[in-house]
Parts: sequence; structure tokens; C-alpha cells
Amino acid sequence: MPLGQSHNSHADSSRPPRRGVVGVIMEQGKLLVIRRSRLVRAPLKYCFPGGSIEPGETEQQAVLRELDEELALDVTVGKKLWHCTTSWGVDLAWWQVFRDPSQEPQIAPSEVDSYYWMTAAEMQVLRDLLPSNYEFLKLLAQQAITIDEAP
Ligand SMILES: Nc1nc2c([nH]c(=O)n2[C@H]2C[C@H](O)[C@@H](COP(=O)(O)OP(=O)(O)OP(=O)(O)O)O2)c(=O)[nH]1
Repeated sequence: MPLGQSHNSHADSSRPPRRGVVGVIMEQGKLLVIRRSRLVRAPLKYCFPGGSIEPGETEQQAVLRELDEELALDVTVGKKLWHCTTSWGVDLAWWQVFRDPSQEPQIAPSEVDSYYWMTAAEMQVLRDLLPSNYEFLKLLAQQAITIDEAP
């Protein structure tokens, strides 16, 4: 959501908690990481592609839409990897996603500054990662979360 637009804040307890999705793509041991644009909340932070679930959407439909909107990727949604509530009170579902590797991501600059392929270890030492992502990476390192190889 661009800056300046209203959005649901966890300070406003009269609204239901916001729900979001994250799409995790792993290829040859590397994760697809985005750097958020300077126009959105948490500007220039690193995270996985994703965003809010719109009314009437399933989690999988929201993952498909966000990967298309942010990176112009036409993906296949795999298994649900994790679920958490972020420090902002967002109910966040983490899904594994597969792309056709011949399809290069094309960033939507209003939402994404840049993208990177990183190992979990490289990602874990980023200083500007969204907080819940450290927890995700810790569980991945402990093999409490397992990501399937691309088919
Ligand atoms: N995209 C994304 N969001 C994350 C991650 N980790 C994490 O805690 N979040 C939080 C930040 C937001 O509160 C929420 C949804 O993501 P967002 O900020 O990108 O999306 P948004 O609400 O602006 O919605 P949208 O306009 O893109 O649909 O999930 C992550 O790895 N990727």
C-alpha cells in the first residue's frame, strides 16, 4: 500500500486483523528476496514477495496475485510453510511457490526496489529484514520448516 493511503493499524482495535500472504521461492538453495520500494510501508526493507489478502480471495489466490503484481511472475503455489502474526498484528500465511525458471522477474517499481537470490544464511544477516522473517529463517535452519525442491 503506497504511503499516504489509509491502512488498518493494529492501534485501531475496532477493525479485524489484516491478513496477508508471503510467497517463498527457493531454487538451487537460494531464496528470492525483494527489497521493498521506498514508497511503501517499511521502505527499503528486505522481505519475500507478498501482501494483503483482498476480500473474497483465498490465500493461494492472493499469493498468485502478489507475485504477478510485484514481479510479473506466473507461479504455481505449493504447500503452506508457516503461519504467524507479525508485530503489526498481521495474520500472515507463508506459502511455497514455484516459477518456470526461464521466466525472469520484472519488478513493479512502485512496490519493489530490487530483487536478489540469497541463501538463508545470507538473508539472516541482513540488517534491514522485516522482523518476522528472522523467525522464519530460524525455523528453516532448525528444519522445523522444510522447503521442497522445485519439481
Ligand atoms: N510482503 C511481505 N510482507 C511481510 C513479510 N514479512 C512480514 O512480516 N510481512 C508483513 C508486512 C505487512 O504487514 C504484511 C503484508 O505485506 P505488505 O506490507 O507487503 O503488503 P501491503 O499491506 O502493503 O499490501 P499490498 O498493498 O501489497 O496488497 O506482512 C514478507 O516477507 N513479505
